[in-house]
Amino acid sequence: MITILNDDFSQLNDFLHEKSFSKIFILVDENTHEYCLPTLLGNMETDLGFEILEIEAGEEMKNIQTANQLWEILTEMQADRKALVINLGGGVITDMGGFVASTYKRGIQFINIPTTLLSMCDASIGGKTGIDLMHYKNMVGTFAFPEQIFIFPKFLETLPFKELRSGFAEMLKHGLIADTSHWNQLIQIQKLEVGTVTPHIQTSMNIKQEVVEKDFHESNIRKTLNFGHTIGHSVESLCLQQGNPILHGEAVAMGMISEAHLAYLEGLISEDDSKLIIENIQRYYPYLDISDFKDEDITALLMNDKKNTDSKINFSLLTGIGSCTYDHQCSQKNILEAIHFYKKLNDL
Ligand SMILES: NC(=O)c1ccc[n+]([C@@H]2O[C@H](COP(=O)([O-])OP(=O)(O)OC[C@H]3O[C@@H](n4cnc5c(N)ncnc54)[C@H](O)[C@@H]3O)[C@@H](O)[C@H]2O)c1
Ligand SMILES: O=C(O)C(=O)C[C@@H](O)[C@H](O)[C@H](O)COP(=O)(O)O
Ligand SMILES: [Zn+2]
Repeated sequence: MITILNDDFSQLNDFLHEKSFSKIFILVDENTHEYCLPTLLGNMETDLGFEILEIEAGEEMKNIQTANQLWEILTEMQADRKALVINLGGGVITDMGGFVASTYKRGIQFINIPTTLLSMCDASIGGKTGIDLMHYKNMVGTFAFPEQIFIFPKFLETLPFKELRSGFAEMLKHGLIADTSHWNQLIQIQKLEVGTVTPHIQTSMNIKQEVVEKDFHESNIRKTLNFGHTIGHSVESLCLQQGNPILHGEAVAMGMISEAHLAYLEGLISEDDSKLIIENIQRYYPYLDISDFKDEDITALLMNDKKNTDSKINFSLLTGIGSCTYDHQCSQKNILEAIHFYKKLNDL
């Protein structure tokens, strides 16, 4: 269940009173510790004891070493099966905290309080938890629903612009795969800022939630939420491997451009639609220089995509603006052409 908190955290406090938790563990990173934790603690009313668990910020922390440290701390602090983990942060915190909670003592309860646009509209919803393995994205994880999701949009006021723009990519994705009018409304936005994106958060969340309700374990329609992620995750992983990480939404924006062109090459959308999609994404996202990335390095990563079956790459591709298919296998020639198309975009 998702609850939007306005100025008052009473629904969170009611939740904490109604359930008989033994103790609370609040997971933060250094930034959400500074910018979001004071608001949470100032509004949280509970007799339960709590501990703060802090990790460094960034995707590089979403790994087994951090998970191990958190499992050890929970053990040292004698967290029992009635303990509650509160994930206060962006997608790194909700993915990592959800993974740690859903595996510790075979699973303790957790709630998500997302603090980035990306985690409000996407990562905190749907119960995909996980960590990266080597540089491969989200390779180890669980499907585990948070008990509750509490959204406090005012947290966005301290979010850096690049992070806001990163989250906006997933909102555009939601419009493109499922809701033409959401896409049309989003592309009306001239200047990305908290005031212009906040009115669209609820619609974007609803799109994600509706898809997840139909297919929690990603057997079918949930794969559409991975549009832009097949190529996007490969590029994100390569950047991570090179010690030069990019933001998830930046990778998704790049991936959506490349995969929109791929959908055109595969005859799924018209050239006009693919151009319209690409031009609009380019309005918000600067060109990502992948000219040094070798085709074979990108395609090697594609071969490990989680959607693959029988050594075949299964793409989730648009069939129009507002509709998406999945398990679509493309010719190798078109895959390479879609990657080259992106590489050459800067020359046009
Ligand atoms: N599970 C899912 O369904 C799902 C969906 C989309 C993305 N993801 C994952 O989410 C991650 C990306 O999430 P993200 O973009 O939120 O990144 P993030 O968690 O790294 O947060 C981005 C940055 O903003 C800072 N920050 C967070 N809230 C802030 C605030 N209110 N004010 C100031 N600074 C703040 C963080 O400390 C961090 O530096 C990726 O690992 C991605 O794979 C998961
Ligand atoms: O919730 C989903 O399903 C998604 O695909 C949402 C994506 O935005 C998100 O990045 C997700 O983590 C990608 O899934 P993965 O299974 O490829 O890691
Ligand atoms: Zn994503």
